Amino acid sequence: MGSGVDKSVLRRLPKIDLHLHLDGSVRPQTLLELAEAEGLTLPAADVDRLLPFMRVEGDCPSLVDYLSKFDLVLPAMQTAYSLERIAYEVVEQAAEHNCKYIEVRMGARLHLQKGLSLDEVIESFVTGLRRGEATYGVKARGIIICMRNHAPQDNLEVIEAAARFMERGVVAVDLAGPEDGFPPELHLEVFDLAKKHGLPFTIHAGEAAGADSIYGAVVKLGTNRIGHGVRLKEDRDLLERVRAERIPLEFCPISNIQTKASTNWETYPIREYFDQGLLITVNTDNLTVSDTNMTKELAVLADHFQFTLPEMEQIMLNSVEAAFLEKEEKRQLHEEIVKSFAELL
Ligand SMILES: O=c1[nH]cnc2c1ncn2[C@H]1C[C@H](O)[C@@H](CO)O1
Ligand SMILES: [Zn+2]
Repeated sequence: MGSGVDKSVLRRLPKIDLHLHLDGSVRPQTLLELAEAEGLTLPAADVDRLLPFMRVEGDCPSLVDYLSKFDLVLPAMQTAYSLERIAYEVVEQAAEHNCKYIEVRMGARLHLQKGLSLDEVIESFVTGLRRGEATYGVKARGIIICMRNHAPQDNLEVIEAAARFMERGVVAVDLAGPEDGFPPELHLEVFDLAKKHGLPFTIHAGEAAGADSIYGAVVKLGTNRIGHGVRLKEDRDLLERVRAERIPLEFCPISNIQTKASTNWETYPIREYFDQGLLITVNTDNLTVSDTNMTKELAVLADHFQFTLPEMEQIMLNSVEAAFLEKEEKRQLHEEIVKSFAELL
């Protein structure tokens, strides 16, 4: 199978990654150095032996199992230095795949273990993104995550902190973490507060739970975008609403198979949704945990779903439409994507 796309061109295509977790994208070498400097114990002392602990290897039974991979890196992400550095290096990794724009997300409350305040955590994160943008020319913005297994009261504080950074690199908020047993409605008040602040949001839904979770995110919370949304076809009326309202779906193909949002490529609905006119975007989720990058994600589109280069361009233009950017910034990004594709095709 294949779409006849010349693979060597994929790396050079201009790209946008809208769904990219900071803690899932830590370089193994960086983790080794941070652990050494901070006296933390790791299960291995070199990159090759550490990697299997940082990424999903082979079969991963579920999202919960996938999420257990984050336990290893979080102890090394508790200082201003580590957060700034890891954010910078995520931009660096995006530049290696010719990303023009990325939205990096992080769960601010996961980084309070050594005494940083929420504001210090977010400040370090956006400082790293800004330094990465200045060095590599990849426009980089931040999304602050509320965890669905945290108390709504705690998430209200996250929204307040995110709102204080709206002019300093934070463009939106999110809800992530274990989906089963934690429906979006638990955090209704949290996202009402985001609306009051004029902060747009995206909600992880339809990954480990079914269409009910997407219904909660879209109808009850009024989400601007859906993180994954793979299982949307379980509710045809909802799918039609998502299509009509042009609510973007942040697909992350390699991660979606690993977490069992779909059991295999044959049942993965990306081609079906794209052809039905849903606003599909393609993203990485977690560079290290999923062992991926934007070039690999596009290769999946070519190999398993026969996406052509013009269709990949459409996917990137969908991401421009979905981006949490101002109108004029989107216009410029759109122009840049069209121009770069024209030069390569
Ligand atoms: O794909 C995901 N679904 C739900 N939650 C996720 C996913 N990838 C990462 N997370 C969680 C685990 C991280 O610690 C947290 C913040 O990035 O977000
Ligand atoms: Zn995610």
